[in-house]
Amino acid sequence: MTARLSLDKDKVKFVLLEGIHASAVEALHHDGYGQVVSHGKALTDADLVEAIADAHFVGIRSRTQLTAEVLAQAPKLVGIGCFCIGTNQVDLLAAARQGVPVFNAPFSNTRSVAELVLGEIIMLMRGIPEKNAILHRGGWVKSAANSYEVRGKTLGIVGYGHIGTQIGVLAEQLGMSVLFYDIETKLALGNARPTISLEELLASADVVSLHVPETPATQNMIGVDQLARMKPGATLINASRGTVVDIDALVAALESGHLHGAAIDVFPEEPKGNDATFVSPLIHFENVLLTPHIGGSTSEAQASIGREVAAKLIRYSNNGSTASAVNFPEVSLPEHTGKCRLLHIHRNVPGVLARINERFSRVGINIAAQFLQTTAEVGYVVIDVDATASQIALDELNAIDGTIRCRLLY
Ligand SMILES: NC(=O)C1=CN([C@@H]2O[C@H](COP(=O)(O)OP(=O)(O)OC[C@H]3O[C@@H](n4cnc5c(N)ncnc54)[C@H](O)[C@@H]3O)[C@@H](O)[C@H]2O)C=CC1
Ligand SMILES: O=C(O)CCC(=O)C(=O)O
Repeated sequence: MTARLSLDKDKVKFVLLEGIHASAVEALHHDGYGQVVSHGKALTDADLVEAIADAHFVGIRSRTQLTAEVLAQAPKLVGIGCFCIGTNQVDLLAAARQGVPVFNAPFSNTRSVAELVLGEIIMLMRGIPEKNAILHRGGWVKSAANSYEVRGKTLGIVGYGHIGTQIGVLAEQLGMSVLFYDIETKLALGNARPTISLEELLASADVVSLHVPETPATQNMIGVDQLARMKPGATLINASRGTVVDIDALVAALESGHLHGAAIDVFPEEPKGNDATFVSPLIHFENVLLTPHIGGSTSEAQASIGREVAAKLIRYSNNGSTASAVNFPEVSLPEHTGKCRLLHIHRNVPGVLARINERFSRVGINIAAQFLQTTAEVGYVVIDVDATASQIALDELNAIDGTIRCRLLY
């Protein structure tokens, strides 16, 4: 049997925002998807709504806010790709309720962030940001004051996940002792040691590096009290999310000289594109390394993320697999089996599967294969049937109470 897609590939529209790497476009084109619209920067408000109004797939990075309100105005949306690690910029529950799985690249830029942080630790401990600024002004201060080796110092990692563990391993190669704090029990790599509490870590570390996701619990996780607990002369690094650090509190800790320096890559408010102005009270401190949210911005990481997330969107579009979706029941499906495939996304209320099977049995549809997964909110059932039965099966599925979306794939 020839594969019959319910929607021709050249009618499927992908909208990619925020300068997503060309590797994603290449992968989509290579798979036969002709309609790929790319924008160089993040869009907001009416521009965003207009850009994605007729999109089947949307690709974003960290700056595009896909709120419930925005998503509700994208009725054709089938899937979302976050071409990054963080997915806090998407209302994941609203997307799931709309029947839209969200995919990301959970570790394609991990190494890039780890390398940046490692470099920053050395630069800050040596006081390089201030020395660099002095020379740029034509000055010359050759001094060992406030300049330290990292060897023998203690690095405290808050959030010991993919990035935190990589940094811990690399830092030990430089002779640092590594402490970490995480809300989950984690396997300690090398000689790293967990602390009982965040407070214990803050009081013991010479450098504190933050690698937690944006969640309600990490909002202003580092504020006045936490900064006060850090050792006098310690250094803070934040390459996680801007909301994790209370910037006013950080400014006060820098002004008082309590902190030796800081490196900040992420901010509570970030400019939407490269032509926008950056505003922050931190620009006045020469002992603060400021970077424009480029922890994961290396050629290697971006090319790899482009390929990885595009592959996940293509797989979902082509065969219905939701493996590694961050908000959706995960189903890993065999490739085309010569049958017709129907995707049924429904509210997870009791009895949906029974009703499907009862209806199919009543009209005499033989189910060749059936896959079901659920989350608390959403159920996802994939059914393979004979080609002759596909239209009746689609009608029966659409008639079931609780159906969010039903798609005949091929
Ligand atoms: N600056 C940049 O360009 C980039 C920033 N990121 C940010 O870094 C974050 C971390 O990335 P990964 O290490 O890949 O994530 P991950 O999910 O592998 O690790 C996060 C760790 O934080 C822990 N955690 C969560 N809430 C916590 C809390 N309240 N207190 C202590 N620990 C907590 C988790 O248990 C987990 O072990 C991402 O969520 C993203 O926001 C990621 C990539 C690039
Ligand atoms: O590169 C980006 O746009 C975002 C990187 C990031 O913060 C992430 O991967 O979570």
